[in-house]
Order: sequence, then C-alpha cells, then structure tokens
Amino acid sequence: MAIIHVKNVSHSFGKEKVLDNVNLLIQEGEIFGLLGPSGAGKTTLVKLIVGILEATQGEIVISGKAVPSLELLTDIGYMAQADALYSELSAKENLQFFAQIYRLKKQMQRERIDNVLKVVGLSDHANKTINQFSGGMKRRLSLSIALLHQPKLLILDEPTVGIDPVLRQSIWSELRKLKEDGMTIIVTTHVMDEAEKCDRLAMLRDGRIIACDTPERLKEKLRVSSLEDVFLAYGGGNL
Ligand SMILES: Nc1ncnc2c1ncn2[C@@H]1O[C@H](COP(=O)(O)OP(=O)(O)OP(=O)(O)O)[C@@H](O)[C@H]1O
Repeated sequence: MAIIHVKNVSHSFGKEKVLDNVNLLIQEGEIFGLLGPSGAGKTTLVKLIVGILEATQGEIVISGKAVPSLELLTDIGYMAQADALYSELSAKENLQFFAQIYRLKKQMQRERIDNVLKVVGLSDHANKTINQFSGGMKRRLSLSIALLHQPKLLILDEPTVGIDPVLRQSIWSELRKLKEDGMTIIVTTHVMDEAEKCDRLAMLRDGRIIACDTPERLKEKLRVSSLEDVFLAYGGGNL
C-alpha cells in the first residue's frame, strides 16, 4: 500500500525551478532512496514531504492526509542535514527535551531514550555535553532523536555523512530492522553502497526524476553492473 503520494510536484525558489513535475509513490515498509548529485533537489523534495516547505505546484499526500498537516507530525521522524542540537546540554538532556516535545510519559521517556542511545551506539556517552561530541557522534544523536517517538515514517537527509564505515554498517542493519517492524524509510544519499541497500531508488538530476526502480532492475534493464553506470546511461552526468 502506498503511504506517500507525490503528485506533479514542482518547486521554485524565486525564479529558479529546483523540482520539475515530480511524481512518486512510496510504499509502506520500504526503504526508499533519493540519489543524485549536489543541487539535484533531494533536500528540497524531502522538506516538501516533511512539510517544512510548501510546493509551488502539485500535492503531497501521506496516509491519506495532504501535507502540511499537524496530524502528521507525530507520524514522521526527520533528520535534517544540519544537526539541531543544544550544545550546552548532554546527549541525554537533548533527548529528554525532544521526548517532552513529543509528550512521552516519564517511564516511556526512560525506555525510549535508553533504546535509541543503544541503537546509535552512544549509551556510554549519554552524559557528555554536545560540545564534546565529534561530528559523527552528533549525526548519531540526531538519528536517535528522529527515532525517539517511534514514527511510522523516517526521513533521513544524508544520515551517514561523517560516520565511519563500521558504524555506518550497524546503522544500516538497524534501519533494516526498523523496516522489518513496518517503518517506511526515505534516505537521501550520494553514496553508492548505500543506494544499493535501498528497496527502491529514485535518481534525481536537475529537479527531475530520471529513473525509479529497484537497484537490481535499474542495472538489469541497462545491462550494467553499477548504479553509477545507470545514472550515467540516463544522462545523469557525474554523481
Ligand atoms: N532556501 C533556498 N533558497 C534558494 N535556493 C535554494 C534554497 N534551498 C535550496 N536551493 C537551491 O535549490 C537547488 C536544490 O537544492 P537541494 O538542497 O534540494 O539539493 P540536494 O540535491 O539536496 O543537494 P545536496 O546533495 O548538496 O544536499 C540548489 O540549486 C540550491 O541552490
């Protein structure tokens, strides 16, 4: 069943058209990747889906509700490209702050905070303040915040930038588990091995979707061995 329907969506900043008639159906429980070079429009599309931006043209419907909708806020977990953390507070205090925004009950707060810290491998750093955190640790904490309220839909804008390969693997295995529990996940990436891990992939270039399918079918159709070759074959230029 489709959880997200992006219908004829275009978006402009001033005179610059950055998304041009985008159509997408994202199925419940899939990991959907948005792949494309810098400036292709991935972040803009993600912000439209989250409801931070309103499309100049077209419509986005999530679980039958038109975006933006306050009702959808608790259904969505969003991790932006820039970390929005309180640097004077500890990791745990940051999580407590967001847990209060989501109105989680005290007992639930404790359980969820312990759980998400474990997921991102930060349990041993819970009491450190953020200004003592590395870039990768901040990314991991941002991911844990997006998971805190157990959203149905998780939207991650370049989640593993600055994260080492070992931890990247463990985050991806966690995303798989979340998917198996029924979560729908949208991920933007430049990284090919991450794109390979998605159930389906939309390739964006200059605000247009140039191809959309499973990584295997994209490669099979063109008889090429890498997603980079698929992108080039569709006229995508270099990623
Ligand atoms: N707030 C804004 N005002 C004006 N132009 C913007 C704004 N945000 C994005 N743009 C422009 O929209 C285009 C698409 O940007 P977007 O951030 O969506 O690309 P992206 O694919 O996510 O790139 P990256 O991989 O570098 O994050 C770019 O040309 C960018 O300069």
